[in-house]
Amino acid sequence: MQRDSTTGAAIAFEGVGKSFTSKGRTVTALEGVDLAVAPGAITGIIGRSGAGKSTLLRMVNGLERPSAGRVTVGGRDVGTARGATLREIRRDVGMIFQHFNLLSSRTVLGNVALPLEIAGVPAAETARRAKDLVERVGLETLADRYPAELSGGQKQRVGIARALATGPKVLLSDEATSALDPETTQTVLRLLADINRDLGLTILMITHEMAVLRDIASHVAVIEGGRIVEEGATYDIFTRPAHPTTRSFLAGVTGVTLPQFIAARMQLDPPAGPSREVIRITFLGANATDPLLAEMSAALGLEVNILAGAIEEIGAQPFGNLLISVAAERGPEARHYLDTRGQRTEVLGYVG
Ligand SMILES: Nc1ncnc2c1ncn2[C@@H]1O[C@H](COP(=O)(O)OP(=O)(O)OP(=O)(O)O)[C@@H](O)[C@H]1O
Repeated sequence: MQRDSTTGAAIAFEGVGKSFTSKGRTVTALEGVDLAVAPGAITGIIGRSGAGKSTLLRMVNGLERPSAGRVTVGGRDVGTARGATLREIRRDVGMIFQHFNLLSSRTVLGNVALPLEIAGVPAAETARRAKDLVERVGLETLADRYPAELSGGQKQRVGIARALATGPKVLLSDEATSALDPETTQTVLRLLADINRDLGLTILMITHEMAVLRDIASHVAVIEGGRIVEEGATYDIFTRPAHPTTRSFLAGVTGVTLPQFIAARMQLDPPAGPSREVIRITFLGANATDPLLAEMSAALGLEVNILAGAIEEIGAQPFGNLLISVAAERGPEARHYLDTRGQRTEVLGYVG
């Protein structure tokens, strides 16, 4: 797609701010947001409720206009676009929603055909394209059903087909899998990944679930209080989160939990008397730790207890989480050893 002349991005936010004033009260929804969405990539924005995700997304198709800064799609300024220019930008930007937003009075085929009818595409071509899109999302046997006769996952497939009807270059996803069960979420995410790959579509998605981004996004931005607090490649964000908000989003998603008998006894400060320091090691590459722990044990003359561990994948890249304990007074030495060999360590607490 056409790229922004300054950043090379499919979508660019440059110093974007947005405030709302109602009943004499001003709410700042976004402040100083800079973000470049790479063409053909899947970029995820994660944040808690009220962080500003929807406001950010709605600026891309001109549903909101920035109070400060600039939002461009394919190099075109959305905030100042009007009339035909805005309509042209909107044709390039499809959107899918958490609650699907289908017309209950229209069949699957009728819902998918709607944007084409509105755009004045001739009836025969509309029928052909709608049928192709319904097949593309695997709903050919359900084309004549009404939304009330579909499952959530099937409804979202209709939403995706409808969003693709005008041949957009960008797809916006507003919590598209939040209303779906985990298994259906996976099938919808796979469909989005296929579409991204096959059509070279740029996808910008907002979510409050880190697992969704792990499974599909190549790039992640974390938003809090209207500001982007951290962004980067998904693998880096998952393996080296820098901001506390990112870490708290990751807490339930990555890695491993402590065995209950240890978690119950854990405290944040070392107790009086002998105790053990519990350390989380995030390691990159599936085979990285075994020799390293053995080497550390030999080099430092240190007894290492392995408490829990798991290896996960982001894209095709493995990374692991390992929970170990060492004698508390040897903790700093052990962490220094691991840190200097490129592993990320974090003290979780102490067990007396
Ligand atoms: N039209 C509006 N008028 C006034 N305040 C608004 C308006 N739209 C959003 N806000 C406020 O802006 C802030 C950001 O809202 P936004 O909907 O973008 O957050 P969000 O991260 O999408 O939240 P959620 O996950 O709950 O949808 C909130 O404080 C919200 O109350």
